[in-house]
Amino acid sequence: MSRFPVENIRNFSIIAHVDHGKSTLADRLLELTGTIDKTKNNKQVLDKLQVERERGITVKAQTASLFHNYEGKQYLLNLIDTPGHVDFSYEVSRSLSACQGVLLVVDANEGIQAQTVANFFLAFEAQLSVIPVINKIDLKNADPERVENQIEKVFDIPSDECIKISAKLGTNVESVLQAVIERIPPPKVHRKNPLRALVFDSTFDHYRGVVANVALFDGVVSKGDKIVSAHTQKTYEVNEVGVLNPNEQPTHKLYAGQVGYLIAGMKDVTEAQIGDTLHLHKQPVEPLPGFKSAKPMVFAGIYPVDQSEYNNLKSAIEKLTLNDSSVTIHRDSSLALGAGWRLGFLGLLHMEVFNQRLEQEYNASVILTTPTVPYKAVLSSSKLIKARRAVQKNMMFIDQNRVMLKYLFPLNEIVVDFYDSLKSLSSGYASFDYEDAGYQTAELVKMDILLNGNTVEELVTVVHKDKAHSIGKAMCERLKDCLPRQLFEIAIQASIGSKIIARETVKAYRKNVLAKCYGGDITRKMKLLKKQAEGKKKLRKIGNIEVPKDTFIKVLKTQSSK
Ligand SMILES: Nc1nc2c(ncn2[C@@H]2O[C@H](COP(=O)(O)OP(=O)(O)OP(=O)(O)O)[C@@H](O)[C@H]2O)c(=O)[nH]1
Repeated sequence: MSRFPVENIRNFSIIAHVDHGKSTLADRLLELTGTIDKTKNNKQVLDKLQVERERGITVKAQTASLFHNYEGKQYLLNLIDTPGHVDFSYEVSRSLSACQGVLLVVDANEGIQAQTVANFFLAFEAQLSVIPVINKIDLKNADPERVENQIEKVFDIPSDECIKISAKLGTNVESVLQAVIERIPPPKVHRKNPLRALVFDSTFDHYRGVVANVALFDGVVSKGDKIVSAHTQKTYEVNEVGVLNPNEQPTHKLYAGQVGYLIAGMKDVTEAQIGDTLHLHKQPVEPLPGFKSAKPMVFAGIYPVDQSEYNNLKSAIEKLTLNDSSVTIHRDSSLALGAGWRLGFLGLLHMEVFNQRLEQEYNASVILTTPTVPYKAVLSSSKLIKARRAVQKNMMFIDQNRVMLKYLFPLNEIVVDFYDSLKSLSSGYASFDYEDAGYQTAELVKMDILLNGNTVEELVTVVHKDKAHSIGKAMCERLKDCLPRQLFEIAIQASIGSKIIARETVKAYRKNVLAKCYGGDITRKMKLLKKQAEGKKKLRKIGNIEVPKDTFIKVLKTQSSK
């Protein structure tokens, strides 16, 4: 790594609105620099998580070091691909702390969208160089000139600075590499100073413990060095350092200005805080500013399906929150569900992805309770907006066809399905982003859902007084559809205090798993009964009523669409 003096290093992120082509551009840059072989199968190579592959979205920022020869000099380009969806913007802001510049990718057909604006300002505030890249020029409806004008108008970047490419076909992607080298400054660092490394991300590896992603602001770190965490003051020996290329490649040393990974025998997830500064033993340094903690928007209770799984789930949640530090955790307990936690997420997609990662990466099965919110803001389409108690704050025309509207919304009106409704009402054209606008007074009531008179804690919700009736009715109807019929009649009721505002009834039914076994082999009967008993583990008992765990999520989803 000593081959790369600071002036031959460029650290940059790719930022954009969701689906504008960041990961595809990253693929082409990896191919062009020979980091990966050029094959037709390279599709979003940096999206390594199963959840990312299944959903086709990036949820985790990923780093890759590229080696590139330009005008006779060998350069080290550290690229960080970031997520585009608003729920993961915390990943973007952290990634930018390791960079001096960004590629701001804009779709040549869709033009500037909400997260384009939000991500631009993150980069602008961090005083990074911004290179606008207009992508998908191969599309039939592409209009790169219109997008250039938008970029000039909204971001004040001269249109001749835009690079027009097709990441899919690879058209003009070399100009992007050239611009990275010529327009992004090298990092301002000092190799002669004592080590100062920022932990900007970390993951937990079952065998090796914590793997920290570090950006070196000063000094050098080598395998075998004794380092100290400024946060915990604990000392460790460095077992491995290296670069991500895009997979881990040990290098023995990392120098100031470089970005890579470091393993130092941290076995406990509390030891490697994202935002921590690492320095050499007996050479303390002023810690780097670290990161503002993320502000959760949606809170939900999380409980093991079976209390005997509590400790396993605890360890799974700790390891996953190490990798996703925007989730906040507080211990919680419920009479009905036992011991668990109250987690804070940045949005509902974030909550779903976290739940899916727990299941896929840690084999954990959980009950998630109804999400609840504090309060929050932004965007368009008047009918939709009036129905959601919004107040307009600002309006700006981006060009003849596009307008940016700012609204103040109660957060609980937008958190679940506002995005979907907005997309369908605007035929996919509108996009939105939000930021916290603080708490405000409102006429809210607590609504209970009862099954044969027993409150279902997971479904207790705070709703606006004017919407209580319609939401209560919808939840009762949905519960009726989701609840399996049981041996007795079930009354489903919504109530505010002692006042019942909606009711549905599920008729009695008897399920006999042995019905088809006429006499015969006892082992077969035992097998069926055992299977039934296992199925019941996934059920939650309220009074004597058995409720499948996904019922809560199904019911909750309708709740907000009313
Ligand atoms: N026609 C065309 N399609 C493209 C181009 N670049 C990307 N796409 C397609 O656009 C879609 C989104 O691309 P991604 O690279 O996953 O976008 P992204 O910005 O990384 O998405 P997120 O990480 O989820 O925000 C994929 O279906 C790509 O194949 C392009 O230059 N032309």
